[in-house]
Amino acid sequence: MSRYYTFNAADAVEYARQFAGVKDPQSLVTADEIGDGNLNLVFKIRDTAGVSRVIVKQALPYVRCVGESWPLTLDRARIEAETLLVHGQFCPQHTVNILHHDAELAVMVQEDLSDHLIWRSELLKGKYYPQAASQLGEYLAQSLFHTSDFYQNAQYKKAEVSRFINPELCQITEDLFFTDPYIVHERNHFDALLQPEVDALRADRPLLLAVAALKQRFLSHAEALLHGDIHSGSIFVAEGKLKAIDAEFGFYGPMGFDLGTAMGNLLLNYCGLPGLVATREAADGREQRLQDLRDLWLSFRERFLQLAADKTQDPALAIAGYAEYFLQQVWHDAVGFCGSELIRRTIGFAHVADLDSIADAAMRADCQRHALSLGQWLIITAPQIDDIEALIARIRQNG
Ligand SMILES: Nc1ncnc2c1ncn2[C@@H]1O[C@H](COP(=O)(O)OP(=O)(O)O)[C@@H](O)[C@H]1O
Ligand SMILES: CSC[C@H]1O[C@H](OP(=O)(O)O)[C@H](O)[C@@H]1O
Repeated sequence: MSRYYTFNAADAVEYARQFAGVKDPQSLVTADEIGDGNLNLVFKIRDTAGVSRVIVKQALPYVRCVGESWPLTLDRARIEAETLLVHGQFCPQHTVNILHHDAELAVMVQEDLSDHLIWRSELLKGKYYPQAASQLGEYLAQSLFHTSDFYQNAQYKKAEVSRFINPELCQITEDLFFTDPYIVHERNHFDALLQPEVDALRADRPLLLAVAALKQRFLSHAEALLHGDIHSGSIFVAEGKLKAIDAEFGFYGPMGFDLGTAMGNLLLNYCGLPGLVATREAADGREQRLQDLRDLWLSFRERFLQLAADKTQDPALAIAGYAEYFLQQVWHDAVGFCGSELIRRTIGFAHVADLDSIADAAMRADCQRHALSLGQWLIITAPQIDDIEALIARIRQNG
């Protein structure tokens, strides 16, 4: 018999008193449910002075934004907590701290990041965090290198692959990224203005073949313990600081998926900026997003290569030049996955405010068309885009 029950605010306070590890537990008195993601409950626990002190996050046995008609495994809370604990071991400065978790109750207590802001909200306002993209590259390099075959003992890694088998959440990604947008499916939604572009996309055979190859890589390349959903809404920023949260889609997959998801969200903002802020600000913002893209990839690549030179354990993988060769494949994967993020966030199930919050319908449709055409182009030409400067040059040409 499971001990699981869905928490209310009082349960969340009581849980935090027992397990947050604060020195004055009785001073924790109220909880506000602040969840705005698609899946879970998130309680902010406050003390008698009204100061928010810790976060209690609990999975529901279904997808929150849909309801009980879409049941979903509670094991996602264990996967989230354990992924963040592993990533926190290798990159504590950029990973939210997990203070406690309980797999049966599908609950965890997290460090409260209320002194940070969600990166997507800041990008929507045109606020620039010049260090954020490099810090994200650092987080991805540390977490992906240290969970890969470069660093982990082969038998240990296989046990870890098994610990992080996450079939239900992976299936969501498999469907929402690589299948639904390319067929008629009830989960998709988009403005009727986009129907001609959507029809053309679904009839584009080279695109569908390239998407099939991306899906196959997602399904079968257990390269490292991914975050699995590292979009700008899963990242907290403050001046000079960055922390990743929300790793319930974690599993051993292709490294390029995490990089591509992060790059895709920078480009979704790039596409939306003309509809979000004034013309001059949009031009500056776009330059900043391209710089973010460059910083993200270059900081990831540089740190990964340094870690590979200093810490590769496997004697065959340590041969000079192999890490560079491997990263070239990661790069091509990342460009393709980036394109699939652009498309699925524009016409699939889960959209983003960078496009959908644009008030003017014609402008919104223009920005969405841009995201679709850029996504299509990235997926098809990924194998020919050799480096970050070539990518940036082509994005500029694309408008
Ligand atoms: N550690 C935290 N500190 C402060 N606020 C948080 C924290 N974790 C989540 N939140 C808030 O809760 C929201 C939803 O959290 P998230 O983990 O994205 O939920 P979901 O798993 O449902 O997507 C975030 O957008 C953020 O506003
Ligand atoms: C049915 S889950 C849809 C979508 O939601 C997740 O994002 P988040 O919970 O962080 O908002 C993830 O991107 C899934 O693809």
